[in-house]
Amino acid sequence: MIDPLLDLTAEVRARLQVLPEGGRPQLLGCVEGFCMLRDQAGLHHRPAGQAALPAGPWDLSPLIDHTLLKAEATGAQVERLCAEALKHGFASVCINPLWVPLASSLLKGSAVRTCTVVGFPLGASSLRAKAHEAELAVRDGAQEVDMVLAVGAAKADDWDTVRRDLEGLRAAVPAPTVLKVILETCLLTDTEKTRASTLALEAGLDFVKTSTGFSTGGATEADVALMRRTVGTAMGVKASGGIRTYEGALAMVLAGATRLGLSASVAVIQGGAGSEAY
Ligand SMILES: O=C[C@H](O)COP(=O)(O)O
Repeated sequence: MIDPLLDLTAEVRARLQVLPEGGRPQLLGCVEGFCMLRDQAGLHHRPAGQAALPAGPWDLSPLIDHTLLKAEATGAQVERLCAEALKHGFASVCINPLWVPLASSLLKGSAVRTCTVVGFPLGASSLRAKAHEAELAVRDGAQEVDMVLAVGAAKADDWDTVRRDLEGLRAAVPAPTVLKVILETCLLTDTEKTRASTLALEAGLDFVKTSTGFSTGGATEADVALMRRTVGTAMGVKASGGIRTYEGALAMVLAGATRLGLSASVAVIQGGAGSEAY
């Protein structure tokens, strides 16, 4: 079971008890009026809101899915992605299914998880193909699966298909595999975002996620806040797509995101403008 406030497994929570020597203070999540911080004194809560928090910059590394999902990604780039994730203590690397065996072998024995995507980026594969793709990815070593919502079904008000898709994926990759659904928020109305988030909660998924990064329009604070209000503390919320700056990433966390999907992770944690996005 995932910690509702922080999306932390017990194993990750234990790892987070001690901040590494010289490590920067970390902001781990802000949900229902409280933020969880990690500093030299350990893990503790503070009231939410930037004004109530000690001044940053915070290290956001433990929240980041270090992401490379481009068609032209090579094995050498995946190797570099994994090395960066290990160096900076990111939550996971997020790669296409082709690269799962390579990433999971490089990350074996570390706290960095292997995350992949299913039905990506359109969400329009058959429900059976999505479920099977997820199953195979887990067999290959994936610990986290980010599926894309059946967006067209949602737009057509065919919520039964959306529900069957979510339930089918959950059945195909039960816990402890972490299962996220990408809503592709830029294509949905607020009513549709709320409905999809509610169905994901009912189907037992672990996270709702904003965007693939492939449609026009990525994560917004308003969408993250809406998704967080909808799922409460029962699920994680992952903000992804178009986050290129530290300030942008921090805004997502303050709005309720407990995971960040970034291809510009290294530049973002170093406070740069994200020019080194994959
Ligand atoms: O799932 C995550 C996204 O693909 C990342 O999008 P980005 O390349 O805009 O950071």
